[in-house]
Amino acid sequence: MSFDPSSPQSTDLRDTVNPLFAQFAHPTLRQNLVELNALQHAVLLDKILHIELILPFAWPQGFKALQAWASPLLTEATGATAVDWHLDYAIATLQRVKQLPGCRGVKNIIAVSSGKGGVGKSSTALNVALALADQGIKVGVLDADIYGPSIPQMLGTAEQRPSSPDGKHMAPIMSYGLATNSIGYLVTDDNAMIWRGPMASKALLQLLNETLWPDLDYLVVDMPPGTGDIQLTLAQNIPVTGAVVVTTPQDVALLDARKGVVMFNKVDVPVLGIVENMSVHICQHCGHQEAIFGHEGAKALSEDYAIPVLGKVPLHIQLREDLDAGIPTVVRDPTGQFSELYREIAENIATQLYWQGQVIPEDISIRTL
Ligand SMILES: Nc1ncnc2c1ncn2[C@@H]1O[C@H](COP(=O)(O)OP(=O)(O)OP(=O)(O)O)[C@@H](O)[C@H]1O
Repeated sequence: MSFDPSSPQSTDLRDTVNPLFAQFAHPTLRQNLVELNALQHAVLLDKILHIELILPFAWPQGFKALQAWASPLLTEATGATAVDWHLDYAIATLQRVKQLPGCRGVKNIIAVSSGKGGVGKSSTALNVALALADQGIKVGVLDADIYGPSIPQMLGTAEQRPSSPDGKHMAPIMSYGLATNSIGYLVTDDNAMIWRGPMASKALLQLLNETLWPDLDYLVVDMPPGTGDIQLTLAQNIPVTGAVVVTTPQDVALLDARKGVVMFNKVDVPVLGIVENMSVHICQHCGHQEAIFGHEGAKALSEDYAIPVLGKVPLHIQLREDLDAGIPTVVRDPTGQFSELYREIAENIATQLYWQGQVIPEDISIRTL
């Protein structure tokens, strides 16, 4: 906080600000900011209006929209010369599938899956996780993609190995503010590819439960692609809060994405929505856009199952090059257009998660190992 709300020179203006905030509408809000009890302080001090908000979900783009809309109205209503904005998060813990007990230290688990391999599931999971972490939110990534654990490569941490401080558990590998663990750190040859279903599921659940996650608001799990036994076992046994399905607009990918949605529905995991990756190709030279994998595929899927499209990411060489270099785009170019896109997707995921779920008190939500 950059001001002292108890200073005798300051004036509490919450009664002026809240009625204005009640009028602010945004696609991510199902309750308004007053109903969310968001405003903590509205203090006028030396002609500066200091606003402090607290929200239970990541809200970077909504906050930007609020500032643009409200700043001129607030200066006019309060006589302030400028508004000093602060947004803090107290991320809510939400009910998990089948009311499973949570994983120690982890508030919410988001499973990122795809019916088909190679559609950009890992790149989406990672850039979304980084976009959340960029907000000061505590985020982890578990790379459970047994068929192609690519997260270590994408983070430039492929040579590292998790240490074990107590000989039983693993310390996560920290990278760009994320706590990460990956099957790729542990299995360095192609053996994992031929693990049978039960073996693979057991290894992945162990990886989740035996990592010493620091306190996390969100743990993003990069699931193995497909809708077979491994995926079904994981979906049933990981205390997931919600799932995101990544697809390209191509018919074959959509068909598999559909199977993914059906699978999650079957095991009662809420599907938060679909991310359409490689939606259009953007030429790096002239900016020309071409829908090489087809048009509006995710939209049809979203309409059929009444789930939102959380965002569309174009196919662009920069995204691939950044991942190959181990510096994902959200880190390399945080103010660029692709980072904006990932922030928007991250916000859509976080808000969907909140609105579809039921908040649970934290003390009963955490299981000790
Ligand atoms: N929008 C994009 N633009 C350009 N390249 C992309 C994009 N999305 C993903 N890629 C690239 O495509 C390749 C596959 O992406 P990624 O590994 O994320 O897919 P996946 O669905 O997780 O694959 P797998 O099923 O093998 O785990 C990677 O080289 C990645 O850098």
